Amino acid sequence: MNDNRVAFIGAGNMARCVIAAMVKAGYPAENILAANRSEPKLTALKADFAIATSLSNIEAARWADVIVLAVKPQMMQQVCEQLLAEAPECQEKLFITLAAGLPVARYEQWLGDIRLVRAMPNTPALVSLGVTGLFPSRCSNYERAFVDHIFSGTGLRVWLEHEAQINHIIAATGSAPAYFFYFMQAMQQKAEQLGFSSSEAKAMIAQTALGAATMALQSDHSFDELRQQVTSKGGTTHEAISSFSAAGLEQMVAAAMQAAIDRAEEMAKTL
Ligand SMILES: NC(=O)C1=CN([C@@H]2O[C@H](COP(=O)(O)OP(=O)(O)OC[C@H]3O[C@@H](n4cnc5c(N)ncnc54)[C@H](OP(=O)(O)O)[C@@H]3O)[C@@H](O)[C@H]2O)C=CC1
Ligand SMILES: O=C(O)[C@@H]1CCC=N1
Repeated sequence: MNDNRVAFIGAGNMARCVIAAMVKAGYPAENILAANRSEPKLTALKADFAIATSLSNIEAARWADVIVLAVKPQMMQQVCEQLLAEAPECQEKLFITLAAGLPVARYEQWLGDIRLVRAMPNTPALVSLGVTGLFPSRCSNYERAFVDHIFSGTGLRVWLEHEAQINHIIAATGSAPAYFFYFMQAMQQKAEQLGFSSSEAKAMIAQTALGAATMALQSDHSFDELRQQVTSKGGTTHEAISSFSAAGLEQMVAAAMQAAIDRAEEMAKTL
């Protein structure tokens, strides 16, 4: 499976995370290429992972067996229409798109009846602790297995039965690293006000988050049970949790996740 040539079109944050995971998992660097409209990110990717690079999307698409579309959703129509116009043979290749919002039907408008997998990774793919949602359209079993293989280094893969679930996984995992970073940022600010240095506070809070997430993954206990274990009757944690609860944390989180879904649905209609 490592013989297939995989070209990323768009070499930004998410492409870097997936490329890093592929290389770490043993995918041959000579079979990975990144194309970008500007040079700096390509230079860094070449230096870090020894992959091939190009400033031409068309050259990249012609070279590849598998084309990974990794530009922002707002750029996607232009990129796809240029591919169809200048390299129509690409229609026969397998496409993977990382873009939020855009449904399969939109790619079919721009590229024809292509074989496509919508992938929704998240940035912890960079450290092989990501979650990637995957939804296939018109793919063979081999192609599905191949896509699973190239995302295997990113962490957990979740194959979805219905395309609408991609928007749900955006809310639950794709966007979610930012929720945790935001929460940790707020904790860091308060810890600094209490006198910890910025670096001490960051290390303490990230370690606590890592410990809590590791416990949750390794334990059969629910999140609720793990929380109860920390919460002594009449103690400090109870007061902190009551404060979150009084401020409506659960409703706030549900509303934020729904806002992410609503935005993905809006993008599907407007882009
Ligand atoms: N970031 C995340 O956590 C996640 C992102 N995604 C999806 O991944 C996709 C990429 O997002 P992300 O990596 O964050 O975005 P970035 O802005 O970091 O990367 C986009 C890249 O595309 C390049 N680009 C723009 N236009 C073109 C073009 N016409 N031809 C070639 N390259 C081009 C940009 O180049 P330049 O450097 O010149 O600007 C940039 O390097 C999006 O569709 C997003 O929805 C999905 C899951 C999670
Ligand atoms: O914010 C976004 O639109 C992308 C998709 C999921 C994470 N980042």
